Amino acid sequence: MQQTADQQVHNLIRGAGKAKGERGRAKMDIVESKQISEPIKSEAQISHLALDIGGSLIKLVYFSTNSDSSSSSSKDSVAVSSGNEGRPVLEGKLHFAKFETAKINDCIDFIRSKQLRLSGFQKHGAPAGERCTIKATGGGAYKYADLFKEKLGICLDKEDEMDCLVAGSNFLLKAVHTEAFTYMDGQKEFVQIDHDDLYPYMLVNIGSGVSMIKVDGPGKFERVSGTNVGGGTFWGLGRLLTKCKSFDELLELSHRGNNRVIDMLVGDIYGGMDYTKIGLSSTTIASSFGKAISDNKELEDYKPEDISRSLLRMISNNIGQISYLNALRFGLKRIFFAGFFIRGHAYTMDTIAVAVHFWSKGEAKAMFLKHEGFLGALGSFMSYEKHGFLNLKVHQLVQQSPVDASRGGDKIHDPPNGELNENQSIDCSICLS
Ligand SMILES: Nc1ncnc2c1ncn2[C@@H]1O[C@H](COP(=O)(O)OP(=O)(O)OP(=O)(O)O)[C@@H](O)[C@H]1O
Ligand SMILES: CC(C)(CO)[C@@H](O)C(=O)NCCC(=O)O
Repeated sequence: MQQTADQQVHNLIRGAGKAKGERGRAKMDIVESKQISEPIKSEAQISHLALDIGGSLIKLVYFSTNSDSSSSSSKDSVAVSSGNEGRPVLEGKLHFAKFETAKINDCIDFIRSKQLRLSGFQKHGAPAGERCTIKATGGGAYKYADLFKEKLGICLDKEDEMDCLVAGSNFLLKAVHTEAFTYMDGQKEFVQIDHDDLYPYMLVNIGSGVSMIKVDGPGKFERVSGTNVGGGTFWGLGRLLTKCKSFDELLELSHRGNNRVIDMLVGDIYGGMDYTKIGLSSTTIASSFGKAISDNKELEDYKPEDISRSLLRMISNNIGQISYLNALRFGLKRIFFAGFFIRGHAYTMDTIAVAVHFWSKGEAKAMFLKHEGFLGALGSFMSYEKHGFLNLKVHQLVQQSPVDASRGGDKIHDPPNGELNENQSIDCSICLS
């Protein structure tokens, strides 16, 4: 039976369509990310929640309509673009949120309070208790499957973590024209991505641990390396050494620290001189934390600020170096760094970029992503499309004109104090077909 546009919209939003083929298919038009921390209006309707449950953090992505967009009769909200054949378009946003995995109950309460559990899809023919299904990736999709079932009555439909990271990265690089940027000497510069010249590239996802993935095309990739010295190491060691109560506090401390108090520099070994013959200046770190062996000091004698800075430098530098060496193995010149370890933090990005620049002698480039920690969750969201529940099609292409990097909303941000649910929403529209 032919559905009215309103019925189709309702079904999409409530996840109440019947079987895969009968469901209204949708196409998404990313227009650009501008809003940060925009509250969802109460009348807005939410659909298609997807999760990435990692070792440290749970990431959520979901779509909400603008309050007036669910009516096909609203001229303002129903955009009919070429190829849509007059079908209704839902104007809305992709929202992003995150929670500490250790506080998974806060995430469950959030999903419950926003009625997000109704926003996945329903498995036709499944027993009543297993019908409500949400896409999820990350190790926690396995570990916490029973908890989600028990507390929310939802099944987690598991998607592979690496598939999702790559899908999320490809999507962002193509859809959001201010997504990728370089950061060097305090200068942020957006990188225009040529869609015809995106592949191959190296994706380095710095979460609790680090994955290094050579990406050759949509769905074509290989995880070529990884390291267990990642974001979890920084936060874990940092917490023990400084007694910080939150990740952001530890990061904040590093702003004020001086790593030379603890790190052993080339100059400390060479009596203040450079070791020019092998290209090392006196200020190069010869050994992270190396001064602590000879200072005859205890932990309490060091400032937490200095410890945090040395630790951040050690880990960022190491990741930058390993990433470059792997890029070199495959002749890759572009390395995109993502994951929540980065946190848009200037010193972290600077250290990684300097390491890549130094080891590659300026040949390779470190780039960073605005939606750094949400790649997996976005990939999980996009898998609704893969399974025929949502047909996402991006038709905002890269702007040809250079983007003004000095725009207010794009400045490198200091981490918001302990705020875990900040949104970096993306304006978009979903159109039914
Ligand atoms: N508020 C926070 N709480 C805890 N860690 C944070 C926070 N903000 C940033 N981080 C950093 O981000 C890292 C987690 O990043 P991310 O969410 O990308 O990975 P993950 O999915 O949890 O890990 P994995 O993929 O290895 O399972 C933490 O280990 C920590 O270094
Ligand atoms: C185990 C995963 C993939 C979980 O996200 C991640 O934490 C990771 O890539 N760790 C590094 C493991 C290694 O390659 O040594």
